[in-house]
Amino acid sequence: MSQQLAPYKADFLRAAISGGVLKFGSFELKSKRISPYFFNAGDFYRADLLEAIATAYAKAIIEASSAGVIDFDIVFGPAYKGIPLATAATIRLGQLDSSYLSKEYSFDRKEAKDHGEGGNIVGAPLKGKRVLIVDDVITAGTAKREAIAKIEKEGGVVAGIVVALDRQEKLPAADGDDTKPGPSALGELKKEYGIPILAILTLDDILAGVRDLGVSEDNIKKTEEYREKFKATD
Ligand SMILES: O=P(O)(O)OC[C@H]1O[C@H](OP(=O)(O)OP(=O)(O)O)[C@H](O)[C@@H]1O
Ligand SMILES: O=C(O)c1cc(=O)[nH]c(=O)[nH]1
Repeated sequence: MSQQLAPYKADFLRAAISGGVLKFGSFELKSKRISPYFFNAGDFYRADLLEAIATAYAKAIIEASSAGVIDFDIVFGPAYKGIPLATAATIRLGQLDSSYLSKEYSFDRKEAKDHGEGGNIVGAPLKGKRVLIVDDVITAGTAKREAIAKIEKEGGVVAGIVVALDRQEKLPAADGDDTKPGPSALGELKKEYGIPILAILTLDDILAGVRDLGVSEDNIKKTEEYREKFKATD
């Protein structure tokens, strides 16, 4: 296990590997890139695994709040995989520190509901509130831009983003030529919106730690080659 990782991050990486959340093979991403590894947060479906990821988010959020990096009222989980993550993280925040018991949660629907309460936000109303987005992975930042637009449309103020994994990839090139160097999706979002973005783990953390956790040399090599091809310049 990598020596530099904070204990809660190392625990989280161990849970992701033992729970089969971090997979190796061939996966098409939202960005259309073909990746030899995939972090499927939908696989944190057992109580102990859900607790592990909720704990990691809550500790990252408490650490950043204590350092004055983030300040928020509502934890927001983008549909779909962000929903259980944000909900579980909100519960865990209150369990770990009672000063977080007044924090609220909210999430969006991918399609607006046209009956009952209607609309496309479920949970705490966002108007005038500082909203912290909790999501699984950042690759190209597309889903985060969509979530920011929805929150702002509801009158919320985005206070920051926390993801479980930063894949440290460059933005897809506008002309489709992915061979050119480019800035990171995370860095560009930070600059564009002036918000803090935290990641519990990065691809570098994973590659530094997985050898000790039984991942094969072949899978490590393919993932290192992918990192080389798509890594951001910053
Ligand atoms: O860096 P990004 O461009 O945001 O891409 C990564 C996102 O894409 C996927 O979500 P998706 O929109 O497919 O929704 P899901 O939660 O329903 O899987 C994934 O869960 C990440 O959140
Ligand atoms: O970029 C994506 O679509 C993506 C990557 C990943 O590792 N996990 C995931 O759920 N989505």
